[in-house]
Amino acid sequence: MPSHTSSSEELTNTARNSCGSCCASQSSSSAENTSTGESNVQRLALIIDELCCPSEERQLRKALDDLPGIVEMHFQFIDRRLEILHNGIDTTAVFTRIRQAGMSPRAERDVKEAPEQPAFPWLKLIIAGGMALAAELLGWTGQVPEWGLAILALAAIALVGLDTWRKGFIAIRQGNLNINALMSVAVTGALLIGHWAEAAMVLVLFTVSEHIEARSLSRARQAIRGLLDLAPPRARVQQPDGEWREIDAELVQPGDLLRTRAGERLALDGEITRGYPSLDESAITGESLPRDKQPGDQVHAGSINLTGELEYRTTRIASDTTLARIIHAVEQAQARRAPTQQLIDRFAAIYTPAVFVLALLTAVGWPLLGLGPWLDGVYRALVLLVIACPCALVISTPVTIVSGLAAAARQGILIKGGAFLEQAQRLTHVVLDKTGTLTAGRPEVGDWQTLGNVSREQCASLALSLASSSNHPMSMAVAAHLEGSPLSELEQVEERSGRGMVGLYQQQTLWLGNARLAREHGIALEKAALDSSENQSNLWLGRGDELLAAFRITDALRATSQQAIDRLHALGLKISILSGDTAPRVEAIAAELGIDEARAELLPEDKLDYLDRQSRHMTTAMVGDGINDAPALARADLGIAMGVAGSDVAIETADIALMDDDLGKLAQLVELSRATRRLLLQNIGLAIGIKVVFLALALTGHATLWMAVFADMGASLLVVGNGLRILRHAR
Ligand SMILES: Nc1ncnc2c1ncn2[C@@H]1O[C@H](COP(=O)(O)OP(=O)(O)OP(=O)(O)O)[C@@H](O)[C@H]1O
Ligand SMILES: [Zn+2]
Repeated sequence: MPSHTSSSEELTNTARNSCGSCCASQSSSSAENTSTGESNVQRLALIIDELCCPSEERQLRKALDDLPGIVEMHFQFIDRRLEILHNGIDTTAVFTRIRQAGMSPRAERDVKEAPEQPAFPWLKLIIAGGMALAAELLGWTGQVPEWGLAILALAAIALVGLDTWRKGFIAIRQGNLNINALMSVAVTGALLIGHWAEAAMVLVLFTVSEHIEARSLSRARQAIRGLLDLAPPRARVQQPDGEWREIDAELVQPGDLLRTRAGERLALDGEITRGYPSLDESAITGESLPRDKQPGDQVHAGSINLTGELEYRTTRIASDTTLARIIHAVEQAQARRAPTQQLIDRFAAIYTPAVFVLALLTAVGWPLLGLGPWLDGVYRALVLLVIACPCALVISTPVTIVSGLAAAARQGILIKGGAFLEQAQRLTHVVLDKTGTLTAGRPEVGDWQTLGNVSREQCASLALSLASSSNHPMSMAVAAHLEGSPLSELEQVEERSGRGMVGLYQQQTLWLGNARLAREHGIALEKAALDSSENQSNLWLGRGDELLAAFRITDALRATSQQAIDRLHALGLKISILSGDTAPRVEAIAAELGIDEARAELLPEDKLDYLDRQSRHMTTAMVGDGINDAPALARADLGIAMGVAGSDVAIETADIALMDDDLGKLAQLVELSRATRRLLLQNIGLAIGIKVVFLALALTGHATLWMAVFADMGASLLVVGNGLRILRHAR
């Protein structure tokens, strides 16, 4: 096995093993899993090759439901993976029950070590296929007695079909109409009415196409695994004796010093201690232009060091890197079904029994209604049975959506569930936060002046004392500018959200904030010397109702904002800007960028009200940095955080996270979501279309059994291949 594969698997393992606690808390927050406690939930991951449709899911749920200790079960059809969250179960019992249901479970651990799929018995299939074909041809010549044909066909079936047959009858016994069940009934029926050759042919074709389908699915799987190959499994770490040695990335502790040569990928997240490298961070951000870094800068696992040697100090363990979180989130996303998928699953649950009943009616009704001999009716019924399998339809949706999620992740867009990918396509309105979203979010004090009769030195000291107890970017800008001034003794310093800072100084109220805060202290700023103008924001320092100083604060627009807005407009979206800042500044930005609507001087709760009103008649996305505006992101139909690489909170709270702060990714997201939508509809159309055609052909007696098998599997392959096309959207 090539080393990069094993590395990726190690990474998956660590990502999975280490996330026990975070998954438990994550699932407990989602509506469907309210019962999950935070306490020691364990996970058992199984690979079950037969797991392909919701019908198997139902079968397994029935088989396992009453086992004590199970908290919940997640089914991932593409991975053929069943994940059981539990607080202590009898693993042997799980295996036995799954086997009794006719399926073959393997622990995920074991699968990782063994090759993905057992070697395929091509030789057997070719021989069986030859015998089936021979039976068919000899049947035409009419030279061979019936029993000769029967022997050929039965031998072929014995060679390749017994497994399907066995599984089929186990499923039927449990009242489960899965594809094996349908095929087994169809083949048995064909044998009973003497269609020997066809019965054999159906089983041979079915086995071949099952195999091809499995291969296409494993391509979809690979697309996601491909993400994992991005962090090397080993890292060069400085030992206590000063030596450098390569060790497993998993063993590296935060605080260790790592060295990476030119051309190598970084194994962990950390902070540069030596070197001025140029890094390709595309694994994280999807942005392939190299970034220049310097000591003190953050670096991420998966980035490629393009120049010179680089040393960095790790800040996280391997399973906790941004890359590991991305991968984990994509895996989790698969388990949450998109609405379309749920709809299809529900449809499939009705479709199969309905066609089954139609087949029964045809078999019985045909001769009764005098439409033809009864054998004719039975044959048509058997063809219907084959058509009753909804596999193509059922598999097409998850393949398309997972491909979409993987394509997005490769572009640095982390989508936390298929539902959000679908939602993005419905967007009509994008609401942007100003600070940190449209602007760079690093405000600076341009200049400042005193307005009252308090000395400049004292004003500086008072402003610094207020500003330094806040994390708000505006306050931090003031604090940075005034650094070095002596601090004054303040009491009861507190932050007023959407306004600024307030404290007590020598029994008088001292405040530093925006015009709203000034107004609340009885100051009409119209008359003030320093008016807020278009290109800057102002912060005011006051004592009681006396204005002491004004700070002019600038926060440059991001270079990428204009282009991003234009692209969003080209996609037909309405764009609004929400801000707590003053109207002139916000309106100037809106005018400059061509934004449709500007809302200024909003308090945090005003922003929430605004979003509530919007989502009544539009599908609204709120875009912010994910830290200061987490409540707004949660309130919008779609909460999008940007620039989140390295910020766990933001990755966790948003529905969609953009790894870097390029707003252009918004347009990319909407385009990808629309493309996914188109493919989904195409696939559903294809799958249903083929079924309808064959339903008609079967009823009118134009379809043979093996044609139906061909069509069924052809449809599956077509939709899987079609779904995978979305991956081309990623580089
Ligand atoms: N701690 C603070 N220190 C100084 N000024 C503050 C503080 N908190 C709020 N303000 C003032 O209130 C305004 C609105 O603040 P708020 O935090 O609601 O919005 P924001 O996130 O800074 O800006 P935007 O809404 O444009 O993204 C700021 O522009 C600033 O003038
Ligand atoms: Zn199926």
